[in-house]
Amino acid sequence: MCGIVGVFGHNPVSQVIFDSLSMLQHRGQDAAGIATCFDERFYLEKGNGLITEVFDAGNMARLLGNIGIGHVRYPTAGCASVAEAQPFYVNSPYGIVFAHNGNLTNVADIVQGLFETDMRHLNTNSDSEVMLNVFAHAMARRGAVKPNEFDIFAAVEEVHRRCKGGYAVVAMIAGVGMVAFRDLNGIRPLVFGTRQEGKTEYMIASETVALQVSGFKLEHDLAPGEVIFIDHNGELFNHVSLQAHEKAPCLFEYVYLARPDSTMDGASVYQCRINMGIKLAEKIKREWSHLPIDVIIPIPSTSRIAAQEIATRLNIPYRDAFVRNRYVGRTFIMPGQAQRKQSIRRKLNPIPQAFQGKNVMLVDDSIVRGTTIREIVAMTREQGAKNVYVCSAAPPVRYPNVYGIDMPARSELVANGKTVQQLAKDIGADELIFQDLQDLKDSITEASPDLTHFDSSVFDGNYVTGDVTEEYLATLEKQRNDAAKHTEDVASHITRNLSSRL
Ligand SMILES: O=P(O)(O)OC[C@H]1O[C@H](OP(=O)(O)OP(=O)(O)O)[C@H](O)[C@@H]1O
Ligand SMILES: NC(=O)CC[C@H](N)C(=O)O
Ligand SMILES: [Mg+2]
Repeated sequence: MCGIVGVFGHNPVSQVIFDSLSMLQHRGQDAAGIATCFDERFYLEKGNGLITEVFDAGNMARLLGNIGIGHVRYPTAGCASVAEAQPFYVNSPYGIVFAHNGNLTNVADIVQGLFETDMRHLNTNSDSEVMLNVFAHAMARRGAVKPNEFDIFAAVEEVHRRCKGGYAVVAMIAGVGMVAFRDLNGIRPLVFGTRQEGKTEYMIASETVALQVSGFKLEHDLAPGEVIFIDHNGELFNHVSLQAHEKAPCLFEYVYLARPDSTMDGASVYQCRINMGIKLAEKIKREWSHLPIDVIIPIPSTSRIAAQEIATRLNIPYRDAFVRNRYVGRTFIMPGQAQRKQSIRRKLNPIPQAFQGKNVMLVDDSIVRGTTIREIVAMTREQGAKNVYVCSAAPPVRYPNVYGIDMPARSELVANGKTVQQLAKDIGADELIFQDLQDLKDSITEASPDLTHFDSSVFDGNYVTGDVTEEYLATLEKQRNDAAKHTEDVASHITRNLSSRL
């Protein structure tokens, strides 16, 4: 769940892209990059860190041009080396820069063909670099000196044929224009907006908040398999792939990933989270009527909206009793378990009075590795709570994600193989309750009635692309469990040094 943005403007765009990336920072904290195009030359700045660490007045001034793309990264493939920061660049054909949110599930099958048949070079283990090369090869095969919309659409059709998984992409082709497309199931989000600055300017981004900050108006969410092409004159073309399936966006975007002030595929994320609160409150009334709950306390930040609604529905006081340190980022998307665990106490600090002698109900949006909830339950007890009840606005996460959220190892998911009672014991709670999956889906459908299909794989193991095998999941778990990632990151120091010379 990286954040991506592309802007086709009529004035310099680097600041607009930076502003949009600042609204998408919650989607990736590890690396950031911007590429612009001026006079058929690309200008690229990228590095590890938050956008405020990567960009300064000096390098922003070097990003010339009225068209550009940007990326904030949360790795789901390869390693955390700066060599895998995006946008990626290839110089042939034309010169293409590429930014990707998502994850491919058939990289191993594609790579061999890329080397042996397409004779393309890969310099990293990033799946995004693989997809860029598939796109570049497809463009080269068209053989057009000045490609038009039909060449672009045909090349993206080939990407859709070869690349399986979840993806949203923005790319720029030097002297040709900007291209954006979404995977065939619409798993990862992508929106398209316009603004009038004398002439029409265009933005494509992961979330509507990125449009809003610079005054762009949402035109539409890209459909599954849709490609948008804006040529160098600013003429707009679009096409929906004949291979496209019914839209099935990732449920976890609504639970945690997206900002609440975004609208995704017609559903206000804020309204979805309120609906989750309403439905969970109903379940609590049905199943926990005997519990003497004194106070409802959210685990900041994402759970707040659902928690407030639960408190209102149950008529129990709501207290913001964990103070969030605003200088610590999201912990779930931090790269290693040690770092995630360490950050929780720095990030969330309790106000003792709110807990002493109380029967406390804690609310989180989701429980994934259990890092947060374990620590928070322990802190709640340390503050002298009488009983600790825990509720989660999402069902238990029991299956790995393969479409762009870094939860690749089943063994690292705290709910894996446990009943709710076992899990309650494991996290130290007196009672534990989860949202039902159907209620979660209904929470989104009620906010946008056309949305009835979802990728719910992390909750039920049904992978919407239909091609995810047990064998693939076993290989993924071996390659990307926390220990394996750590080893790869250490090894990548070599790449890091090399990349600073490239
Ligand atoms: O079970 P875990 O593996 O700990 O993951 C789940 C937790 O991680 C997320 O919080 P995070 O701190 O990332 O972001 P937030 O501030 O948006 O809630 C999420 O909101 C849960 O609190
Ligand atoms: N979270 C994402 O969207 C990651 C994009 C890509 N797979 C990477 O690892 O860079
Ligand atoms: Mg949280």
